[in-house]
Amino acid sequence: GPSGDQIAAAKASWNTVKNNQVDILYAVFKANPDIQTAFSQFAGKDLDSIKGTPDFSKHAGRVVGLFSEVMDLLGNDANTPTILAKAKDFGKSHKSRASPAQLDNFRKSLVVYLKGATKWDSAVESSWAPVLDFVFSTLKNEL
Ligand code: HEM
Repeated sequence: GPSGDQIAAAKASWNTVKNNQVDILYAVFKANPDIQTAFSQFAGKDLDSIKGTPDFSKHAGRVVGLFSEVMDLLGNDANTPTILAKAKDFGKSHKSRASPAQLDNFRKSLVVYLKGATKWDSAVESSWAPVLDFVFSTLKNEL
C-alpha cells in the first residue's frame, strides 16, 4: 500500500480541490458519456446545461464526497475497517450500475482533473499513484 508520506502528500493535494465537486463530476462525465448515461436523471442531457443545476451538485456532492471520506480516513490503520465497510456499501449499490472499466476511466479522468487544477509535479504524481491504486482497487474488489 501507499506509504505515510505518500498518503500525506495526496491528502494535501486533494484538500486543494475537494470542494470542486461539481467540476470534478463534470470532468468525469465529459470524458465518459457512458458514466453520465448511467445516471438516469442526466442521461441524454446536455452536460453544460445540467452542470449548474441543484440536482447535479447534489450528485457531485455524493459521488465526490465518498471519495473524499475515504481520503480523510487514509493514513490511520484504525480506520481500515471503516474504509472496507464503505467500499462494501459502494459495491452493493454499484454492482448493477458500474463496471470495473468505468471505474478505471473514472480514475483516469480524476487524474486529468488533478493535473489541470493542482500543483502537479513528479513528486505529487508518484504520491497519488499508490493512493489511487489502493482506493480504486478497494472499490473494484467490491463490485
Ligand atoms: C465509474 C462509474 C460509476 C457509475 C456508472 C456510477 C453510477 C451511479 C448511479 C447511477 C448512482 C445513482 C444516482 C441516483 O441516486 O439517482 C450513483 C450513486 C452514487 N455513487 Fe456512483 N457511479 C460510479 C462511480 C462512483 C464512484 C467512483 C464513487 C465514489 C468513490 C461513487 C459514489 C456514489 C455515491 C456515494 C452515490 C450515492 C449513494 C448510492 O446511491 O449508493 N460512484 N452512482
